[in-house]
Amino acid sequence: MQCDCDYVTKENEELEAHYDNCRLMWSKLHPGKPFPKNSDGSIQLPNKHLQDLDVDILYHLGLDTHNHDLPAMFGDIKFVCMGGTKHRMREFAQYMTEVLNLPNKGEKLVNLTKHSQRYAMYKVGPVLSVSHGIGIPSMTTLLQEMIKLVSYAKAKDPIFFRIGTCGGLGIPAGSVVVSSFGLNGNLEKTYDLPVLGKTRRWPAILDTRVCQEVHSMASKGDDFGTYIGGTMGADDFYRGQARLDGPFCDYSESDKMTFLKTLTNLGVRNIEMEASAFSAFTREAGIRASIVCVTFLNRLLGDQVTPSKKMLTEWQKRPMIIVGRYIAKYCEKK
Ligand SMILES: O=P(O)(O)O[C@@H]1C[C@H](O)[C@@H](CO)O1
Ligand SMILES: O=c1cc[nH]c(=O)[nH]1
Repeated sequence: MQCDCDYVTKENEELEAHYDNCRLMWSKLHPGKPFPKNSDGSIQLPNKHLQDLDVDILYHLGLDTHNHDLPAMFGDIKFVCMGGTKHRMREFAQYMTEVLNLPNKGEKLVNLTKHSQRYAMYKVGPVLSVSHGIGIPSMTTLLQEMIKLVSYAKAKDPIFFRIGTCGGLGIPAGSVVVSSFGLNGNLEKTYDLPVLGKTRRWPAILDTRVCQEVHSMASKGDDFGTYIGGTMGADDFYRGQARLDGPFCDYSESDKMTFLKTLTNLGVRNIEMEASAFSAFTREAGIRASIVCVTFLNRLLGDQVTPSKKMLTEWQKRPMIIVGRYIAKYCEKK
């Protein structure tokens, strides 16, 4: 069986015999290097089984490759921006129509996934803004369909963002954190998933250059700080994030503080619920990606999210401002 990603097979014969494990092998041979794309910059999907499908149904998006002309609908996408809530992602789409001065500025936006009634997705110019719900399983379901979507659409070199909220470690509430790596709840820089009864692990690596470029979008005039740091993607909001205020808790405040300080010493600046998987899956797909979150509290000072709704709504705009500047700068250059 031939692997269709030419230059991998040319480099190492062993890989030809391992089409199924091609990406795994690539990551072992070239740690930290993303898997290659097609020569036109579109995403190569490594799953050979997809070739046997007449139609691929992107079930949670309510789209498919037969009834929808995906290249016509999404071929011009450059940025896929994901975040937890439908409201935030509609607001981000609206904000980007203004930032990019798009013709549909001020118009009511259409939710492109309304048939699935699961997530919400808006397209504004080169930006797709889509909600992913809470936690890794909800996010990865959406993320994998988004990866297939941009591949089928033949979108060129898309960059994926997660625009989120989080708890901060040792920085003021309302700060923005651009993630430099993902970490799981066991303090490992991997995303772990049971597959066929065995736990598999993928490195939770993010593109360093995009991280630095996004961080450089912070301005001295901002009324908030923007930091770079590692991000723990916890599988739970309460015990999984060392909180003392869930319905269950059998550890002490001092255990909690020891854990949070260990995280801080590992270079972790914030805790949310998606970073490890988001980093790992975008990397596996060879997609440049960045995670930009606003902190709702300093976890070294407490567990409850106490700021007013008005304040939290205002703070949620901060990652949008940073990512909006990055996208605007990119579009300006083109
Ligand atoms: O993007 P969001 O605000 O959903 O990110 C964090 C992580 C969880 O999804 C959620 C927990 O409140 O917020
Ligand atoms: O502490 C927090 C705040 C927001 N989201 C999280 O996952 N954790």
